[in-house]
Amino acid sequence: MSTSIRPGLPAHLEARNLAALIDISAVQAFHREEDVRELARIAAEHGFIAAHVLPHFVPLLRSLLPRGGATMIGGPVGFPSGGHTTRTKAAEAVGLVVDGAEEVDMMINVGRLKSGDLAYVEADIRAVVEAIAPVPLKVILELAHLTDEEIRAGAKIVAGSGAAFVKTGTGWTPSATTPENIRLIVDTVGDAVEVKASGGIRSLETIADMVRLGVTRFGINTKVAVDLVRQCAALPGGRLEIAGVAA
Ligand SMILES: O=C[C@H](O)COP(=O)(O)O
Repeated sequence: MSTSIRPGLPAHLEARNLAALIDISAVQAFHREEDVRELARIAAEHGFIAAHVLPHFVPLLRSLLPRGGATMIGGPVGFPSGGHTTRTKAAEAVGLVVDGAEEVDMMINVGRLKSGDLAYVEADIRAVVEAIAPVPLKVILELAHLTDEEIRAGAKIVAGSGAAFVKTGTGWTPSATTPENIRLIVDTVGDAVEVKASGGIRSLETIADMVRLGVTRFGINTKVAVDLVRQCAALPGGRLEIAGVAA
């Protein structure tokens, strides 16, 4: 890692601060109603910034987590392939907002990005941005499918699209997002959009490295997120050191 330390970094994160950076999720095909109820209970207990479920469970989650509480609710669009038509993605996004979602995470069209059809990719994203404005949109690149050049191209499009975040993964691929991936994305987007790291994030060390690099939001499944918050609370002084260590 470089020796640079970003300005404005927190000196450290305590458990509640860490939870305030994490979208916890139950977004796998096998997640059941009881998993959504557990997600809502855990979100309220630990103060996670957001809780995400698949679209059909958003109404249930909305009924469990009142609007205006510490935890926002969110759902995915065009998930997990990104290959849905733009018309379908825009309609799905509007439906999520109508059902109570306060954030939407859409999948980029991976096939069009890999085909070099960047105009399509941008129009696809802009249509969803406009369909749900002012609700913030995150755009998932799904790094496991992309070369470094495609990651740069996708991140650049997201940065200019009106989306609020570029997001790294769905959690549906075996590979994990790494600090090296984050450095590539941050070097591409600068401060134009926020960065949400998600997909296979499993340690406090990785989280600390990514915060140092500029990540302001994480997506982590419920079980792992709770475990990481508890690990943070068990550290000396209940603190995960951030700014004192170079990225
Ligand atoms: O945001 C995407 C998923 O929540 C990441 O899930 P995961 O922690 O199981 O990889």
